[in-house]
Amino acid sequence: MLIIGLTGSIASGKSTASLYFKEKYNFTIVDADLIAREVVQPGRFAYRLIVSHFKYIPDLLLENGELNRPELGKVVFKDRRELRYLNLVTHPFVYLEILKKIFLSFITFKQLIILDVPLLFESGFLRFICNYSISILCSPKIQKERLLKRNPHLSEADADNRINNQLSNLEKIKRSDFVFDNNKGKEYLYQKLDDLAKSKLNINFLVTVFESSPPIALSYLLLTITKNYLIPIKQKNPEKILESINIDQ
Ligand SMILES: CC(C)(COP(=O)(O)OP(=O)(O)OC[C@H]1O[C@@H](n2cnc3c(N)ncnc32)[C@H](O)[C@@H]1O)[C@@H](O)C(=O)NCCC(=O)NCCS
Ligand SMILES: Nc1ncnc2c1ncn2[C@@H]1O[C@H](COP(=O)(O)OP(=O)(O)OP(=O)(O)O)[C@@H](O)[C@H]1O
Repeated sequence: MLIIGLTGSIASGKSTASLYFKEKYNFTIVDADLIAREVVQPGRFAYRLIVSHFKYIPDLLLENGELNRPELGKVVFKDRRELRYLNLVTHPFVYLEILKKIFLSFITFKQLIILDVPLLFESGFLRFICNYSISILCSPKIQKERLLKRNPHLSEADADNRINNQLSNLEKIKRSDFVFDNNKGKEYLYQKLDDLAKSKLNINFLVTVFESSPPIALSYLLLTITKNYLIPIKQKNPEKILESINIDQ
């Protein structure tokens, strides 16, 4: 089973890319943002920790008891200590759920899964198990425009706070096997995704069955982890790629 890590900065186009992969190629998508919403539903352990810690936020809860995510977001993205706390109480549950989904895909002979994880490179271990990592990026100007259009409740300062709390595009480029420029229209992105799917993500079912034998799968996984650990920087000229992404369109 191939494990592909798909990442990028906020509103850079990860969901757009993973939806395309799902609809066109029927790839299994593990969406970390979706899982992060599930683990903070009322009654869950992380929910209780969040409610007791952030009770000073006036509109922390909606009428139905769920977290008021935009309000919580406004607070944590402008206070790194509070963001660290939120990460601390949510990430173990998010990553456990991702691992469960990977295991489930493996035992059901899935040929390929895409991990759509915004914090793939910040998270530590997940990036090591990916056969390939892909970053979808766009220029800061387009990124902010798309973010404000998609989330109109955010002020410009809120948008900047969200953007500034993530690993820079340059660091993402360095760690990615493939970088996709998403400054142009969606059709342009889809074309690039098609090229990748045809050249690198085209797996034979018989190979999947062969690799699903536990000793072979384990050896393959260890090899992948070792390779990613020994060669964390994947791009020879990241500055040049960044420059081409940052050119105003
Ligand atoms: C702060 C919260 C409540 C804001 O919710 P909201 O619905 O407004 O945003 P949403 O969850 O859809 O996230 C949108 C984007 O924000 C960015 N983002 C989210 N969490 C983080 C974080 N902890 N650090 C940096 N960027 C983040 C990502 O690019 C993500 O795709 C929410 O993002 C959250 O609970 N974050 C902590 C859990 C987390 O790290 N999730 C990311 C996947 S592991
Ligand atoms: N090439 C494109 N042209 C125009 N609009 C785009 C393009 N790619 C994405 N968008 C739009 O930009 C917004 C952000 O895209 P998307 O939700 O895919 O980003 P994301 O990286 O998944 O965001 P997040 O980090 O918040 O999860 C969406 O409204 C999407 O429709």
